[in-house]
Amino acid sequence: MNISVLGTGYVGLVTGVCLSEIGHDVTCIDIDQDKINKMSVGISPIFEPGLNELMLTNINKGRLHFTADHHQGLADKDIIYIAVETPQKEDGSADLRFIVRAAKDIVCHIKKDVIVVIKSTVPVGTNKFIKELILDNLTKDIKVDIISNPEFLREGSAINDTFYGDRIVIGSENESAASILEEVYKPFRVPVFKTDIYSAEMIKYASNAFLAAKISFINEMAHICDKVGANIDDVAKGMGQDKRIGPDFLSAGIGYGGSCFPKDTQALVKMAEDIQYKPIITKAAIEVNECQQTLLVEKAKKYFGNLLGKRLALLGLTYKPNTDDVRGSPAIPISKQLLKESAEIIAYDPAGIGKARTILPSRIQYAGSLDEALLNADLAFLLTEWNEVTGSLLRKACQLMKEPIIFDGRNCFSLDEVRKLNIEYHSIGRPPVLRVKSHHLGQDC
Ligand SMILES: NC(=O)c1ccc[n+]([C@@H]2O[C@H](COP(=O)([O-])OP(=O)(O)OC[C@H]3O[C@@H](n4cnc5c(N)ncnc54)[C@H](O)[C@@H]3O)[C@@H](O)[C@H]2O)c1
Ligand SMILES: O=c1ccn([C@@H]2O[C@H](COP(=O)(O)OP(=O)(O)O[C@H]3O[C@H](CO)[C@@H](O)[C@H](O)[C@H]3O)[C@@H](O)[C@H]2O)c(=O)[nH]1
Repeated sequence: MNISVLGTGYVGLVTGVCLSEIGHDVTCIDIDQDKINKMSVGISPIFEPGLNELMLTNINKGRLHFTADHHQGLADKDIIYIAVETPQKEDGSADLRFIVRAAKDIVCHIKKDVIVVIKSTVPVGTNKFIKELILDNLTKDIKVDIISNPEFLREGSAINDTFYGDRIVIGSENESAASILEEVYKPFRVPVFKTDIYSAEMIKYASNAFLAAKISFINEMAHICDKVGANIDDVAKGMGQDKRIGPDFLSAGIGYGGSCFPKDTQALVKMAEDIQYKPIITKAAIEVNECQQTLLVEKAKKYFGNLLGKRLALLGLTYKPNTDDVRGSPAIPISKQLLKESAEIIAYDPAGIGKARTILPSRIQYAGSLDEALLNADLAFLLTEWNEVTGSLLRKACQLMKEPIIFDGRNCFSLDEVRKLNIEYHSIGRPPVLRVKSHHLGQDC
C-alpha cells in the first residue's frame, strides 16, 4: 500500500516506521522542516527505544520517506493517516485546529480515491465532521472514506506496543474500507476489533479514563495506608492477584502525567458536560491526581518544618522513564511548589533535560549527572523510576548527600533494602523508614 502519515510526533512517527517495517511504502509529512531534515537522515526527533534503528533500516530499504511538502506527500496515496496533535484548550476540550488544518491539506492535494484514517485522539463526532469538511471542500470527483483508528501505544514501549498490542480498533461506516485497513495491519497479527466510528472514538477516551481512574484509585488507597500503617505495595499485590482486578496500573505514586491521561480525562469531562451529564468518576480521578502530584512536597515540609534554602536533588523530570517527554509531568507542579517554598533545586534526568528547560521554571539548576545532583544535597526527590537512577541511588545518596534523606514518589525500593543502609526514606502509602543517627548506631551508611 502507498501510505502517508500527517504529523510525525510519537504516534505519527511510530506508525509510519512500523508500517514501513511490515512492507508498506510510507511517506511521513510534517510542517516542522527541522524535524523533517533530521528524520530524512535517519535521526529520530524523539527518544524512543528501538525507533531510530528501525527508522534507519527502512530508510535504507527505500520504503520510508519524509517531506514537509504536502503535495509531494499526499497526491497519489491510497491511505492517509492523520496523527497530528489534539491539545487541551483552556475549557478542557480538545483543540481540533490541527486536525482541521490537516483535513484542509488533504482537500488541497489529493488526486484520487483515498481512505483517511484518524489516529489522533478526538471527541466523538470528529471523524464524521472531518469527512464532511473534506467532502464539502473537494472540487474534484474523488471518493473519500474515513476510519477512526485510535492509537493505544505508550511512550517508552511504543514499538513493542505496536507489534504486540492487545487490539487494533477500526471504526468505520463502510465495511470495504475497514477490510482494507485490516489487511494493511495483517502482518502485525494483533487482534482487530471492528465497530462503528462513534464507538471507536469513545473506546479511546473510555480506555484512558479507566486507566487514569485505576491509578487514582490505588493512590487513594495509598493515602489510607499511610494513615493506618498498611503497605500499599502489598495491598496492590494482594488485589492484583484477583483476575478480575489484574496487577497492572496499580503502582501508587505521585500520580499520572504525560501528554494523554491529563488532557484526555479533561476532554472526556467536557464532552460529557456538553451533553448535560456529570462524569463523577472521571472528575474524581482528576481531583485525586492533582492532590497526589504535590504529596511529596507536603511530606518534606512536614519533615523539615520548611524548605527554605534546602538544596534538593530533583531526580527524574520526564513523566515516566524511557522517554524524553516532559509534557504533563508531575515534575512541573512539584518544581513550582518547591520554588514557592524557597528550596534550591538541582535537577537531573537521563534524557529529559533538553525538553525540561523549555517547560520547567527557569530558576531550576540542571546537573550533568546523578552524582552532581546529589552532591551536598539536603534531600532528594525521586520522581521518575529511570533504571540509571534507581540502580545506584541508595549507594550514592550515602556517599554524596549531606545526610541520605530520600522522598521516593515511585516506591522504587523495598523498605528492608533501605533499612539495611540506614537511609531516611519516605515513600507513598508505606511506613517511613527512619534513620538512626550515627552516634546512636556507632556506624553510618
Ligand atoms: N503521545 C502518545 O503517546 C500518544 C498515544 C496515543 C494517542 N496519542 C494521540 O495522538 C495524537 C498525536 O499525539 P503526539 O504526541 O504524537 O503529537 P505531537 O505533538 O508529538 O506531534 C504532532 C506532530 O504533528 C505535526 N503537525 C501538525 N499539523 C500538521 C499538518 N497539518 N501537517 C503535517 N504535520 C502536522 C506537528 O508539527 C507535530 O510534529 C494526539 O491526538 C494524541 O492525543 C498520543
Ligand atoms: O500503575 C501506574 C501506571 C502508570 N502510572 C503513571 O501514569 C502515566 C502514564 O503512563 P503510561 O500509561 O505507561 O504512559 P503513556 O505513554 O501516557 O500511555 C497512556 O496514554 C497513551 C496516550 O493516549 C495511550 O495510548 C496508552 O495506552 C496509555 O497507557 C505515567 O505518568 C505513569 O508514571 C502510575 O502512576 N501508576
